[in-house]
Amino acid sequence: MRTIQIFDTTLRDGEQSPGVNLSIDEKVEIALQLERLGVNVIEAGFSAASPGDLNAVREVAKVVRNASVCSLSRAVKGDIDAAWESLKDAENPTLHIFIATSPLHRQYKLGKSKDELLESIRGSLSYARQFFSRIEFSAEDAGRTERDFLAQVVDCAIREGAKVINLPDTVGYLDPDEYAEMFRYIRQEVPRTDEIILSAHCHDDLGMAVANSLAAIKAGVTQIEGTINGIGERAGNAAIEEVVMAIRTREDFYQVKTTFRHEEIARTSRLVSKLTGMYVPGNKAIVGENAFDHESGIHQDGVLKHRGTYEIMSPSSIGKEEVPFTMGKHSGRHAFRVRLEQLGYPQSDERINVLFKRFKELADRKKSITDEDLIALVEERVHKGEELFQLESFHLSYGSHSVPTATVRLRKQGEDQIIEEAACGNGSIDAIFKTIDRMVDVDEEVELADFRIHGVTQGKDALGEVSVLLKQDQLTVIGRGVSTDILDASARAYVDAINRLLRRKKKNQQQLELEA
Ligand SMILES: CC(=O)SCCNC(=O)CCNC(=O)[C@H](O)C(C)(C)COP(=O)(O)OP(=O)(O)OC[C@H]1O[C@@H](n2cnc3c(N)ncnc32)[C@H](O)[C@@H]1OP(=O)(O)O
Ligand SMILES: CC(C)C(=O)C(=O)O
Ligand SMILES: [Mg+2]
Repeated sequence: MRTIQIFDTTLRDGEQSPGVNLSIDEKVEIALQLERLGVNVIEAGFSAASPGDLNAVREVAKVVRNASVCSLSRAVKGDIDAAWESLKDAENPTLHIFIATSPLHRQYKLGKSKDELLESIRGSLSYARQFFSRIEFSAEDAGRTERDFLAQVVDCAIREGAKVINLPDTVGYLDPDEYAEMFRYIRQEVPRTDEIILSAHCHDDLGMAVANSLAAIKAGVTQIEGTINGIGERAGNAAIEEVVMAIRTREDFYQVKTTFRHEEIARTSRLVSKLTGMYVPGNKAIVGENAFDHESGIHQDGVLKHRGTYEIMSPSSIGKEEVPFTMGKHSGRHAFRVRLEQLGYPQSDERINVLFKRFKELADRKKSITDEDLIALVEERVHKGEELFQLESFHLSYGSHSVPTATVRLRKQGEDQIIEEAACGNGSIDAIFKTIDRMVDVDEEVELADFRIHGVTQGKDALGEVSVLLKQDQLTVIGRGVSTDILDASARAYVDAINRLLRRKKKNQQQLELEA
């Protein structure tokens, strides 16, 4: 099986992402993690770009032992000198010389004819050979270069001693079939391509960087270039973790391997994201927060029965901890029951049905349901006994110059009809409570002795819990209500307290009758 070399350019092409600027220490930290990840080449920077970049390449080369450290360089002496300055003490350095070969770049950017360009390649490579034994040559914008001229360029670079030939799709323009075809053509037309490493370097302008890299592997390349999290110029480079996991997961299809330590992927991704400030979207393949999560009930049920139903890789294969499913409005009973069990709240079938209904109501109002939400949901019910009244709905009307008025609908236990009442109050909550007082039969006036609100969970759509303390004669009861809406939580808490009060009164009455 062919082994594919991984050339990581997070610290060079990745750093070319607009707004990203890594300090020397940050580059060293990332380079050490890339070494742990098992990449074969670390392109640490472009030494001629600035004294800081030159120093960064030098510092990376000092500490990295198990990968070749590389600097980019234009096909000019000054850049090669700067690269040598930064890499002369490195154990196994790589010089990466590039020059653009496509008609557009030749004419407008470089102002060079084909012959002048070939002369630049010859001149720069022969100069660089005095210093470096390992040289990679890249034909920038190879993808838009005339195929026959590209063959001439590659032939020239091989003759001049390049050990690696890289043919980038610099502007992410090619389709996978075209890119693969380009490599097949070069392998067929240029002598000695089997003696060098043929490399692919793809950009994601049309979202095809990874597909193009994989197509290049099918066409016989032995090195893939890319960045962690796919960061880089414009839409970025091929995401190395995606290429490597595709090869691993579909080894049957690609028939190649790498020396990558997959279980370091998650940690590397987090480090690069943190130090570059480039946020990884939740749905990003392999390293996105949702990449191994399932929210919908049918998927959760499938995964609980057999992971393979909806997972083609395991989180542990990239060094990611297994996290419980996200619970939300698409979740189903199976996952709900299992999550409650995991949280230490096993429930009977009957109870699951009651709780699940309430869970769906809550999920309709809240993006995702946290474990604290679930516990709050269960505990609210766990502490409850018989419910004489259930809150169906309420409506409020208020404004800066009007008296708040509440309309409340309650369902009374054992009765089909819903009762409805309205009342005014000093504020919205007072209006709701006064309306409920009118609807329930508590004989005498009830005193609201305490009212508290506190957040149960976090975030903008957090659950809030309201607790109310009611007093009547010698009786004191506490009612609780949990909701994403404080008025709703207040109404629920008040109804809960009233139910408790009525239960206590009933119990006391039964006790008196027994004693009599
Ligand atoms: C596809 C890629 O990712 S290529 C790498 C891109 N990365 C970078 O450019 C980051 C680092 N770059 C830099 O810091 C600066 O551009 C430097 C230091 C390299 C050069 O800066 P300056 O001397 O001010 O030149 P500037 O960047 O404005 O223009 C580039 C010059 O290099 C020439 N050039 C571009 N590529 C090459 C090449 N591969 N070989 C030789 N000359 C080249 C251009 O034609 C232009 O030359 P001109 O001044 O004669 O017109
Ligand atoms: C310098 C080269 C390899 C490059 O980054 C590109 O062509 O995209
Ligand atoms: Mg590039």
